[in-house]
Amino acid sequence: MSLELYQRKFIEWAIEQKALTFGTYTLKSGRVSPYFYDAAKFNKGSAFVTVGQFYADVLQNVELNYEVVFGSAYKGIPIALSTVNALMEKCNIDVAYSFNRKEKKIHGEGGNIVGAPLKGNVLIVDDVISVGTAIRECLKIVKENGANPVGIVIALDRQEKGTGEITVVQQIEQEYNLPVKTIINLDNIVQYITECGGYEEHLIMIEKYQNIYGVKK
Ligand SMILES: O=P(O)(O)OC[C@H]1O[C@H](OP(=O)(O)OP(=O)(O)O)[C@H](O)[C@@H]1O
Repeated sequence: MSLELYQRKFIEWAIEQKALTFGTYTLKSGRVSPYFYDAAKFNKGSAFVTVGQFYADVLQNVELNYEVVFGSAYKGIPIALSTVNALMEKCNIDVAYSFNRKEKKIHGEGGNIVGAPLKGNVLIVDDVISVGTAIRECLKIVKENGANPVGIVIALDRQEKGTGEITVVQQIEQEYNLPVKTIINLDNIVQYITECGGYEEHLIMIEKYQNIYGVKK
């Protein structure tokens, strides 16, 4: 499948911002990955505004009804803020945002949710799904608060294998009966760097990684 223009633009931009890098990285799961996506690199005004526009573009092409955009602590937080900002700027859609604290606050307003109350239909945003721990935790938080998750948008699907012969993202879609929309996936990155040339060693390492942690094609 060919790369859509917005996917090409996103990959180019993420590489330029050093959010998408190639090398040797140990992930939270303990897996040693030949590439890494770090949304924390979108750490200035222009990048903050731009990242949300990519999420809003994805949302413009799906039919989802939600009143709150929920970001998972920590890196999902600026993504949620940037996404609601872009929805307002680009589409004149005014939705609330909310995010969790990793540690519950027992003084002042208390609790572990900051921003709009988690109720009604909620869209979850995060940067990446690898083995799915963070997104499952997010779904648990949303449900425990009595809200209804209606979909998930992430920037990158690493296409890692779930418990069967499907990816973690596909497994989450099935288990929770929810759409998971992504800006790009690993196949898109491979296609882009193959076309660019100069990434031959990284492509070999990515193929090895996919043979271990990806699904059979
Ligand atoms: O699918 P997973 O294996 O859970 O990996 C992906 C998650 O891991 C990272 O966050 P992390 O949990 O490191 O927290 P942070 O946002 O505070 O950095 C990343 O931002 C995702 O949320």
